[in-house]
Amino acid sequence: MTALPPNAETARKAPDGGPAESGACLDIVGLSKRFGGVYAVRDVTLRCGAGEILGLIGPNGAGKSTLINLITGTLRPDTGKVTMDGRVMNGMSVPECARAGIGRTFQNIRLFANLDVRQNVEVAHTTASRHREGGPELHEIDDLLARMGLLSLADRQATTLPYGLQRRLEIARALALAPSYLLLDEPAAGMNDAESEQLVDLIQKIREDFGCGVIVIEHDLRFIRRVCERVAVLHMGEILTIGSPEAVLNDPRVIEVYIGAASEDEAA
Ligand SMILES: Nc1ncnc2c1ncn2[C@@H]1O[C@H](COP(=O)(O)OP(=O)(O)OP(=O)(O)O)[C@@H](O)[C@H]1O
Repeated sequence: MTALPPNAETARKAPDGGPAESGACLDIVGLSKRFGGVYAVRDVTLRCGAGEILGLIGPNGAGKSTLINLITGTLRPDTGKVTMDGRVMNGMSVPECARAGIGRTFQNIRLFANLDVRQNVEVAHTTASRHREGGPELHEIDDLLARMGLLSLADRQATTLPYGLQRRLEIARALALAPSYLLLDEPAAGMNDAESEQLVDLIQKIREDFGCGVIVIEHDLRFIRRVCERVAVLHMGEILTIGSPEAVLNDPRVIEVYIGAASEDEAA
C-alpha cells in the first residue's frame, strides 16, 4: 500500500477553510432525514476533502450517527445528495458504498466474533478485491496489520482483544477496503488516556499512509482538538458552525449547546 498524496485540489480552500468545490471531496448537499415527522438531520451541507481530517461533534441526539448512516447507505435520505469525488452515492446499498470507497467503524464495535484478527481483515479485503481494483493484495494484509500494531495478535480471536485494540481492529478492517474516505463513529469511546493518545497518532498516520479523508465523530473534545483540521458542529440535526478546532470550540454558541445539553442531563 503506497502513500497517496492528498489531492492537490484540496490546497484551494473554501471560505470555511474546507476544500474548494471543484476539488476531490466527499460532498454532502442539503441532506435531510425525518423519523416520524421529526428531523434527525435537516438540510445538512458539508464537505470533507481528500486527505482531510474533519471532526463532527454535537450533543447526544444531534444527528451525528444518522448523518453517517445516510452517507454509508444504511439509511436513505428524504432529500439531498451525497457525491464522492464527483460520483453520486444516493441509492447505493451499504456494500455498494463500501466498495465504492467509503469505509466506516461503528459506535458499538461490530467485529466478527468467531474470527481471528487476520480473518476479520481478510473478509473486508475479499469483499473489496472481488468488486474493484485498487484494494490491497492478500499479502498486504499482514502489512496493514503491522501498520496498525496488530500483527503479533493476528491469530487471536478478535473479541478476546482488549477494548482499545478491538477498536483498532475495526479501523484496520475498514482500511482493508482501501477507502477514499473513512468515517469513524466515536473511535475513542471507552479508551483510557494512553489509548486515545495513541489513536490520535494512528489517525494522522492513516491519513499519511493511505491518503484518505477521515470524518471523526467524537464526544471527547480534547481528542477532536488534537486530531482534526476542521470541525463541524451538529445541533438538533442542523449544522451550527464549521471551522478550525480553535474557532469552533471557543464559539459561544457551541459552548452554549454543550452546557445546555449537560444541564439537561443533570436535571434528568
Ligand atoms: N431509527 C430511528 N428511529 C427513530 N428515531 C431515530 C432513529 N435513529 C435516530 N433517531 C433520532 O434521531 C435523532 C438523532 O439521533 P442520532 O443517533 O443520529 O444522534 P447522535 O448525534 O449520533 O447521538 P449520540 O451522540 O447520542 O450517538 C435523535 O432524536 C434520535 O432519537
